[in-house]
Amino acid sequence: MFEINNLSFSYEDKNIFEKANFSVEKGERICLLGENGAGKTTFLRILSGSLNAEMEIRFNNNRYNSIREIIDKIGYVPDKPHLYDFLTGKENIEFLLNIFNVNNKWEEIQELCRKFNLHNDLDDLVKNYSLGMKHKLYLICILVRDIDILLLDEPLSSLDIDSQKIALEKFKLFTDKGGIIIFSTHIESIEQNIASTKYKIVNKKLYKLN
Ligand SMILES: Nc1ncnc2c1ncn2[C@@H]1O[C@H](COP(=O)(O)OP(=O)(O)OP(=O)(O)O)[C@@H](O)[C@H]1O
Repeated sequence: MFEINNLSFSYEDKNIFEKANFSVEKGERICLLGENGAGKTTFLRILSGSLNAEMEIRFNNNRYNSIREIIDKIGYVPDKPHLYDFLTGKENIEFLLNIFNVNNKWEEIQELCRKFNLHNDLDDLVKNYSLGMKHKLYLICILVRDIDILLLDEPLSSLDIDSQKIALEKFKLFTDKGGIIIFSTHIESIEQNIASTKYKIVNKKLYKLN
């Protein structure tokens, strides 16, 4: 179980969360809903450790003071993946795997690149990639990590239909093995295809909808 209690966060004087609570069981796929500006990306960035917030964290029956303490169990695919334009796809993969401390996964990476139809683009500079190609490259690097929690900001929205199906299969496989997915979307079909549970952000709090 992954539980966040009494979450409070502000950007300077703009209060985004005030004593908000959230909890998710193993194997759940949580869709975060809320109006533009409600705080979905902010919540994902807090859970990814990119933003510091005041909160109580419980994970697998242990208490933690900071997300940093469980950071190697969390993977985050932002809506605009951070890649180096003047490195090739392959060089970006090598760079990310090095940061994530992932070894001996090159065969799995190549297999995923083939599935996502990226295998012929790996020697091209990322500056020539489309947004969907960048998303897929980053997602592949996260999928080979040994993580328990997968955070996805607007997943699938830039992916072509075949790639969406592959990604969906991978997401379901991940949660079938007990992984947790927390994602945001405004697209109803994506919400319906992925979500097992929904949370809505309203007035600085998180409410479970089902
Ligand atoms: N770096 C920042 N500095 C100051 N305010 C910010 C920053 N990033 C986001 N905000 C503000 O925080 C609020 C929540 O933004 P956030 O991007 O989390 O919303 P969201 O629910 O993901 O929105 P959307 O559906 O439009 O993607 C917004 O009012 C936004 O203007």
